[in-house]
Amino acid sequence: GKGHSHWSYEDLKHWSTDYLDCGGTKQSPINVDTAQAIFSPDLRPIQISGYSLPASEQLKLKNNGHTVVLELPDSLALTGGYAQQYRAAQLHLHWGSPSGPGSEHTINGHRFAAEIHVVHYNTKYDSFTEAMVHPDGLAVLGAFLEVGHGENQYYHEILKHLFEIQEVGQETSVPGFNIAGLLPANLKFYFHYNGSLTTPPCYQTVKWTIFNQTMLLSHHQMSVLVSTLRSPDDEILQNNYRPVQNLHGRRVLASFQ
Ligand SMILES: NS(=O)(=O)c1c(F)c(F)c(SCCc2ccc(C(=O)O)cc2)c(F)c1NC1CCCCCCC1
Ligand SMILES: [Zn+2]
Repeated sequence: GKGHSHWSYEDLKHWSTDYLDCGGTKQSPINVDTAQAIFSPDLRPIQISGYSLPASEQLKLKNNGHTVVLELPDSLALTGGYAQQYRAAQLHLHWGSPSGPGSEHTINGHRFAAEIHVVHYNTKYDSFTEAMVHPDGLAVLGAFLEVGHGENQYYHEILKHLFEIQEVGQETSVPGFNIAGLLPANLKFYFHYNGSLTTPPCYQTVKWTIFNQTMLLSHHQMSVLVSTLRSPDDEILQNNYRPVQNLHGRRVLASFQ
């Protein structure tokens, strides 16, 4: 395609003219209406392995103009909660601005301050690019970020490098740490539904897991997140979230009551 960089969160209308799937009926993000979610006791706890990386492992952190991406080695595996095995590709964040929240998914119409996505691909496919065009190709773990009291030491491992990649295209190196610390301690309680990438090309190939437990960052950490990176038009990169999309009859499952 034309590459990712010419679209923006301002002109959302053009997404579906330039990228057919963006106008599909299984799009993400969505609002989760908890009263309509179906309790599914067969949904097992999400299990992850290999998420604790030694400091000797250097990870690439990049400002790609739309978010901050931390590239992950495929030694990180999603081993429970999904019928097939998935391996990590990257993680990135969505956020708002000093004047408003910026999570992509909402719960009962509530938008959280920010949201992390850990993107995985199904290991039955040879590569990420092959996996991302198949309906069971991708699995994204999502968690909401909110402002709490203390500093979050795991998010500090990423946030402390943002000033090094303020400009679009800049990248830096981050020593390995326990990536699991970026996700809730309790991986048992989550919502699950079939959706899409929330960015062009919007492929409808994502099995989404949205955790019920939120992550807490300090007020200063959240302000660093929403005020450091720049976008392609050299403005501050803010509100990098897609509006919620219609369910078109899709069911949202819940692993808890
Ligand atoms: N929520 S999400 O998972 O759909 C998502 C977004 F919402 C995103 F906004 C993004 S960033 C926008 C896409 C992009 C742009 C530039 C580059 C680059 O220069 O390397 C790479 C990607 C972004 F990277 C992702 N995740 C990507 C989807 C884009 C295509 C496949 C790459 C891995 C997953
Ligand atoms: Zn995302």
